[in-house]
Amino acid sequence: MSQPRSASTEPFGDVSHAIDLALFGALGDLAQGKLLPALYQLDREALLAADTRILGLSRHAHDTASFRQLVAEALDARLTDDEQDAESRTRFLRRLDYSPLEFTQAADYAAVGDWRGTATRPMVVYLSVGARLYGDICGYLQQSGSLGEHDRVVVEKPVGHDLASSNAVNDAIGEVFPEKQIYRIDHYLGKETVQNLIALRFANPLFGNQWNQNHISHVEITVAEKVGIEGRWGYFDDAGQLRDMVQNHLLQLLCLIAMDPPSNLDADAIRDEKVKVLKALKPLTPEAQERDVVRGQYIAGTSDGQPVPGYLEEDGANPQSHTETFVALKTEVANWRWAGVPFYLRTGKRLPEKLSQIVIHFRQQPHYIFDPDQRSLAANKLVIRLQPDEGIALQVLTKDSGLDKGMRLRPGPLHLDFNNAYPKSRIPDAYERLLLEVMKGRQYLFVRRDEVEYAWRWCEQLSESWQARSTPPRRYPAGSWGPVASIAMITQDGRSWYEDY
Ligand SMILES: NC(=O)C1=CN([C@@H]2O[C@H](COP(=O)(O)OP(=O)(O)OC[C@H]3O[C@@H](n4cnc5c(N)ncnc54)[C@H](OP(=O)(O)O)[C@@H]3O)[C@@H](O)[C@H]2O)C=CC1
Ligand SMILES: O=C1O[C@H](COP(=O)(O)O)[C@@H](O)[C@H](O)[C@H]1O
Repeated sequence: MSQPRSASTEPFGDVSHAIDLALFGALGDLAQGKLLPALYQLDREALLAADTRILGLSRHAHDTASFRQLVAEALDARLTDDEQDAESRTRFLRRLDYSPLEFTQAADYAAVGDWRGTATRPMVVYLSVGARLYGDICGYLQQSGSLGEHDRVVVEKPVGHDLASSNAVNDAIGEVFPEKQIYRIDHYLGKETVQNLIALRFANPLFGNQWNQNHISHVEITVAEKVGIEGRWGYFDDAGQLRDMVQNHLLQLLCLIAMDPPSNLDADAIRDEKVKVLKALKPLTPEAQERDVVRGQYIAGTSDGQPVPGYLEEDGANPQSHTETFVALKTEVANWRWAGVPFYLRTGKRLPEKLSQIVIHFRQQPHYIFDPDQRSLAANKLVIRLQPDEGIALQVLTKDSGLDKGMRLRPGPLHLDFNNAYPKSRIPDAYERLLLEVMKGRQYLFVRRDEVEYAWRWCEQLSESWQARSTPPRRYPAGSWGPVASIAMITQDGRSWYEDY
């Protein structure tokens, strides 16, 4: 590391200490749609120190006034009336500055140093740009002498396109920042119910004691998206649903469900356990891929009753593309706790609704004494709803009421709906929590380098064989639950996707 800024050696304090936040890619989709609104919310909740400043950086010719105007419009478009607060809005917009900067031009980086001036406060560098730029930005920031020894960098997913490129990107960031100062975002880890998985599993003996292959028959993880690719053809066609969603979000959810109890809540204690899960994922042999993996691509269909184009007809599309917009697969965590328990994962774009949910299917009792016709009902399910309508429901069996019903069983939920149970508390967006955790310096909701690498290693078994075989993905109409083969994949095991949406 070259000499850090002598004027910027103050460590981070708590959230009452002012920081500088340099936002690379400040005019992009993520920054305008999520990051700046999240920062506004933190300001409104009095979680930004009075002197904290934010510098927007991008190659476009704006100045601070026009940038503030753009952000004001982005806030208007995204916040509900209840969330708009004139005083907070004015205060937040005043924190913003803008500097045009071409990220690949070393000379431009003087602008960051000029902005920082003689400030001694630490800086968060947020890279809301494609991963191919991470190395350049970190390197040029360092060369320009704009970094202090405590500064932190936040990087977006996906880190790289495969294991080799991810290693190259991580090496380049690692040349400048030590691992303890690198915050790799997986925004699913910031979602309220995802964090509740940790509380649910490790604070409730009822579940903690049952959480293994003796009591659980199988697990489903569904992350369904109603949207298509939203004008992101260039990015998405190169990535596909495997790299965009499975390599990160779905595998992170799987890790949180499958990991052993960490010895404490420290970042490394949790991340050590997640890595063990990733290492224990069963290899996807060619036979397993044939039987247990389905990839699909949407064709024209409907969404909310309106016609929508197929993937190959989206703006900018290459009509020959074999990129998948849907993946369903079965895997297993080959260890003592989970041997023989299938984990069924599915995710896709242009499905009928936006829904992220995990269903834990418990085993039936060893001896059954009720109506033989109802035998298939007799197992508990724990449904963990991540979005929308965050909540947890435990499906239990009770006696059907009525004089003439005998001992008929009736399934029903013991339901915790977060919005109804805690009506006064707004559920914060994932990015609000993650940005706050960066400022507090807590890394447990961020992904360590080895997690990224093991996840790539496992996913590459699929991406490499798809590329080698060049067979097209299965088609599914927009507005359906994916290719019929994804239903057959689970029914071949005598099971079905949980459908009580
Ligand atoms: N958008 C989303 O919902 C999500 C995005 N991500 C990740 O977040 C990151 C940002 O994504 P997103 O906001 O969609 O991307 P965008 O392309 O919308 O935003 C990137 C911004 O950076 C600018 N930029 C790109 N290259 C340069 C350069 N060389 N010099 C100066 N400015 C440059 C772009 O300008 P220009 O427009 O001229 O190219 C654009 O304004 C990516 O890593 C993505 O994978 C992760 C999860 C969700
Ligand atoms: O990371 C990504 O996530 C979004 C889905 O996020 P959600 O919070 O709306 O569930 C996905 O649309 C996007 O393609 C992907 O890059």
